[in-house]
This record gives sequence, structure tokens and C-alpha cells, in this order.
Amino acid sequence: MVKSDPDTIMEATAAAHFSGLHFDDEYPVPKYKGADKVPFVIGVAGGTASGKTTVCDMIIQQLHDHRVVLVNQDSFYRGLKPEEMANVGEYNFDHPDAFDTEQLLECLGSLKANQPVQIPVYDFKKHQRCNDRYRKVNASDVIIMEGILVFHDARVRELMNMKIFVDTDADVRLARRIKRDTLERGRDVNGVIEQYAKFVKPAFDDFILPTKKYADVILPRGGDNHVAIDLIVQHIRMKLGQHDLRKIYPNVFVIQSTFQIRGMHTLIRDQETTKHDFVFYADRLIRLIVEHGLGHLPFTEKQVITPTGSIYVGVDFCKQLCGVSIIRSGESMENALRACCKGIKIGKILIHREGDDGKQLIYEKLPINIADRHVLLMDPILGTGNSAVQAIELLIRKGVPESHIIFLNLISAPEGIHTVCKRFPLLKIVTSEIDAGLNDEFRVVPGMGEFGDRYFGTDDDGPDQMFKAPIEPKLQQSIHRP
Ligand SMILES: Nc1nc2c(ncn2[C@@H]2O[C@H](COP(=O)(O)OP(=O)(O)OP(=O)(O)O)[C@@H](O)[C@H]2O)c(=O)[nH]1
Ligand SMILES: O=P(O)(O)OC[C@H]1O[C@H](OP(=O)(O)OP(=O)(O)O)[C@H](O)[C@@H]1O
Ligand SMILES: O=c1cc[nH]c(=O)[nH]1
Repeated sequence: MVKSDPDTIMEATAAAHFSGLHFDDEYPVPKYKGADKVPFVIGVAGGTASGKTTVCDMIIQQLHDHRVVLVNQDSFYRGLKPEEMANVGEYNFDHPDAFDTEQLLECLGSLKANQPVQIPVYDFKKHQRCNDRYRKVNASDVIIMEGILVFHDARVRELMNMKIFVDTDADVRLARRIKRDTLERGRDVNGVIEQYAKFVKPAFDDFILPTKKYADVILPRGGDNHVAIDLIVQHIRMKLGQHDLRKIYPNVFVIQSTFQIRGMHTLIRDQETTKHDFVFYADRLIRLIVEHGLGHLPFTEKQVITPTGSIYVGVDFCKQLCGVSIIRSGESMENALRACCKGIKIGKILIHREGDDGKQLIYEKLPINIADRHVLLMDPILGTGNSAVQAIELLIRKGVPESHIIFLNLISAPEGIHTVCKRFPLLKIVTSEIDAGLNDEFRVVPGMGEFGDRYFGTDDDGPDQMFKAPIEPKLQQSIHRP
């Protein structure tokens, strides 16, 4: 796997496979029962101004549906002592000793153990840490550690699941460095060139270049290498597990994530979110899921004449359609379906929970001729899959072909996806996020708690704002009087 000089990531990847090894064979696949995911740690090293930051930004952008944090080795510069400050031109910022590696190790270790950390803030103009400022970094799915010397210390390397060395031509790097340091870091051209010749280049040859051999991927041309960055992101996604599920079951569709959608998920998952906001953002997400689900229905071609007298060749919506909600949480999805499909018929199924394993079907009222319709089955949570299996079995008993069922979820647990998809391989599942798994109480984690209770307001005994009986002014006075 160690390759001294592959020209492309393709070579590095191929080398890893031919040798029967993978970049991070030790990376533990997340266990689902109550276990936290172990963050995936990526190290990005390379010479000064090689484009490390650009590569990291591109990876973060492409992994938009995961929580990713970037930690810069620069944050761990020790900062100069007064005597070093007096002679700053002689200070070697490119030597491993310029960094507080013990502190870096501690922070990375905590993040890997899913704990939040306070990262120091370094001021390049003053060559000092801002002692009163820290950046709080929370545990995430992916941690990217970037810096010229992040592969130098073996203990730091050991915490990494994937190591990328950004390999950019030295002339290009020097040109970029001159531009950046004069424009952004308040230095003059002569000073930059002097520092480069005296410290930066020798340190690159002595300390940085020798760490290239530890890289799993050597990335030529930095951020310009889109093909390589796509492959890196695919690999990370595969290691994070979700990719696999969609590969195993081609009928599972996760709506395209954006920061907007992640933002709404953040709100509905936050235990501090009020009922009003929970309903508002859950409704917005549900609407997107419903629209996406409708996109999987069959269509027929339809031509219309536009006001310009031209022909537009379009499609006609599927007519033989109905919704079925699983009571009670599934009912929260009915409005979105009605808003999209005027006058749609909606049936209901009630499944009663007896203990945690078995569920009992106790009520159903379905549209007539359901066997001739495509069915949008609605339930915001897919946990173990027990409720879904019972509802789907009922629909099939009523004559609905399995391939005519589209199951709409807000969040799904991998266990539920396995259960439903193995049993009903022709049905489609449309969801907005696949979570880590189930805990010991069969609740989805990280999840959003009990959806029905949060949506319908049955989860607290706080005052009922909307329906509080108005108190007459006179009575109010007497209440406040001691
Ligand atoms: N003069 C001076 N140089 C510093 C100081 N702190 C860091 N450096 C330089 O900063 C460089 C490390 O940052 P780079 O790797 O170039 O920065 P980067 O933005 O991560 O680089 P790319 O993203 O790869 O473009 C080292 O080569 C140091 O010489 C400082 O306080 N004074
Ligand atoms: O996949 P499963 O493990 O079966 O779990 C999912 C079910 O749990 C929730 O309903 P719940 O029983 O909490 O009732 P509610 O809709 O009345 O809140 C949810 O709406 C699903 O119907
Ligand atoms: O996590 C879960 C599991 C089932 N039902 C919910 O509402 N939440």
C-alpha cells in the first residue's frame, strides 16, 4: 500500500486493492445497538501552499450530508516567546518543534472518542496564540486534520483512517506562498523569499517530503484533481456505511441532502426545539419527501400548447393513486400529500405496540379499489421495521402489488431498511436521512425521540398555550393579590 510516487490516485487505489489491503482495514464499522459511531479521521499533509485547504474544502462540500469538522495543525503553533519574538527572522516555523504536538494529540484523541474540544486560535500576523479565544469543535462523523507536518508524529498518524498527501509542484507552491503571505499575512516579498530559502524549503526536504511514504493516497495537482477527490469522497462514504445500504438495496432513495435540509434536521432532532418549531420544520421536510416520492410514480406522455402557440412535450401525473397513513405519526404526513395531490384518497392503518417486539394490527380503513392504485404508505419513522412489515403485508393481502407501494419516511434506521427491503425487494423506500441504528430500547439513534409525542404535543405536561381558558381581568387581580 505504501507507494513512493504514484502519479494518480487511481494507481494508489489500485495498489491498495491488488495487495488485498484497504486504506483502513482497522476502521471499525459502526455497531448499531446503542453504540456511537467512531469518527473517520482523515489526515491531509503536503508542502506549504500545496492546496491542502482547497482539497479539504472540496471534501467537506461533497460530504454535505455528513457532519465534518476541519482541524488545522496551524492552530497548534506554540507561539513565540519574547526572546524569539525579538529575533523572529531566525525562528523556524517549519520545524516539528514549532507545534505543540502533545496538545494536538490530546484534541484528536478526544474528538475520536466523540468528545467536544476547545482548539486554540493562532494569529499569523502576531506569531502568537490568541489566549482569550478558542474554537469549540464538536464530535463529528468525519474529522479532517490538515497541516504541513501532520504525518510527522507516529502517534498522530495512528489515529488516522486515511492519509492524503497533496503533491504540488514546488514552483507553483512558492508562487502561491509569495502571493498569500504578502496579501493575507502582512509580509513583504523579500522576507517571504528569504524565509522560504532559509527554513521552508529545507524543512520540506527534511521533514515533510519524508512523510509522503506514509500516505495512502498521493494527490497530484491538489484541488484541481477533481477525479481523485471524487474517488476519495466515494471511499469515505463507503466507510461511513450509508453508501452500502443504497448499494445493497437499489430501491432505497435518500433525498438529495443540502445544508438547508441538514439545518431542518438539526432543528427537529434538537431536544430543545419547541413543539411549534418541531411541527413547522417536520412539515417542511415531509413536503420534500412527499414530492420526491411522487417522482417515483409512473407517468404518461402529454403534449400541451403553450400561450406562444408552441407544443410542449411533457408528462401527465399518475391518476390511480392513494395514500395510506400508519396511525398516529403517519397522519402528520397527510397534509403534505393532500397539498400535492388535490382530493387524494387516504386510508389508515393502526398498529398497536404490545411490548417492543410484536405489533398487532387493530384497525384499517382503506380506499376501495386499492388493488388498482399506487400506494404512498406514510410513517415518519422506520425503526425495527415491525410496523411497516405489518402495514405492507396488509396492503399486499388487499391485492396491492408490492411494486406499487412507495414507503415514505423522515428518518430510517438501517435495521428497518434491512427488514423491509429483504422481505419486499420490489417496494421503494424514500427517506430523508438514514440514521446510525437502534438503541437497546429499539429507538432510532441519534433519532428525534418519539415523533408522535413531539408532533402532537403529548410529550410534556407544560401549559397548553393555545387552549388555555381566558381568565377574566377581575379574577386575574384576585389571583395575583396576596
Ligand atoms: N513568518 C511566519 N510564517 C509562519 C508563521 N506561522 C506559520 N508560518 C508558515 O505557515 C506555513 C504553514 O501553512 P501552509 O501549509 O502554507 O498553509 P495552508 O494554508 O494550510 O496551505 P495550503 O492550504 O496547502 O495552501 C509554514 O510553512 C510556516 O512557514 C508565522 O507566525 N510567521
Ligand atoms: O419500525 P418500528 O420499530 O415499528 O417503529 C416505528 C413506529 O414507531 C412509531 O410509532 P409509535 O408506535 O411510537 O406510535 P405513534 O405513531 O402513536 O407515536 C412510528 O411512527 C412507527 O409507526
Ligand atoms: O425512535 C423512534 C422509534 C420509533 N418511534 C419513534 O417515534 N421514534
